[in-house]
Amino acid sequence: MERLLVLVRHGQSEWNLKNLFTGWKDVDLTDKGVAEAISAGKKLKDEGLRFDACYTSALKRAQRTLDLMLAELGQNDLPITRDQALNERDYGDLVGLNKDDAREKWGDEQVHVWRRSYDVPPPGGESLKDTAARVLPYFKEHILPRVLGGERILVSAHGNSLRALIMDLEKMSGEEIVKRELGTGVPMIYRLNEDASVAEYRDLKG
Ligand SMILES: O=C(O)[C@H](O)COP(=O)(O)O
Repeated sequence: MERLLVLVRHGQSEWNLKNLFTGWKDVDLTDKGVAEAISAGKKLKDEGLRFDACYTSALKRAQRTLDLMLAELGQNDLPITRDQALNERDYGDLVGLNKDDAREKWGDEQVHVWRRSYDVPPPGGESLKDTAARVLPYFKEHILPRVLGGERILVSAHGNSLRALIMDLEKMSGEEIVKRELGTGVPMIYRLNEDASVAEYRDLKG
């Protein structure tokens, strides 16, 4: 049995390009983001991968990335479940601010703590720990049982919602996972054992 789970962070968004804190703001992909999503789909196809079902967030940058990948795979007819449990971490009061302006205002260290600490939330927003507290129950109830049952599942989501998943899959600590940077449009391929531990991992960079 294959137990295949592929995770992809959406392609570059308009606010990634402008260097703005995005969170739950529903911005679209840039042209580069579209190209990254198409390229991710091509890579999956070149690997000979096929899927049985897909999951994505309630945000269009992840949904569009998924649609573009499925078009490349020739699998537009797959069932897609969209759920806000897979949304990006809510950046609270920082949403819409430029990341460099924020560093000038609050200092490098404070902004780094908000972006890359495990359990310190930005003002009015979610920490990665808070994000994991909504992502993981959803994953364990809806996605993981299907993977363990032999369905091949593709997930298109966000930097921080995927960090929460990876932390759980790879049994990493909060301190370890915040150091992991996820590239836009880079497929991360997991094959799991019966007990949900990772049998094999590789990503399709470059
Ligand atoms: O929401 C955002 O601004 C980004 O998608 C992720 O931001 P980060 O790199 O600050 O976690």
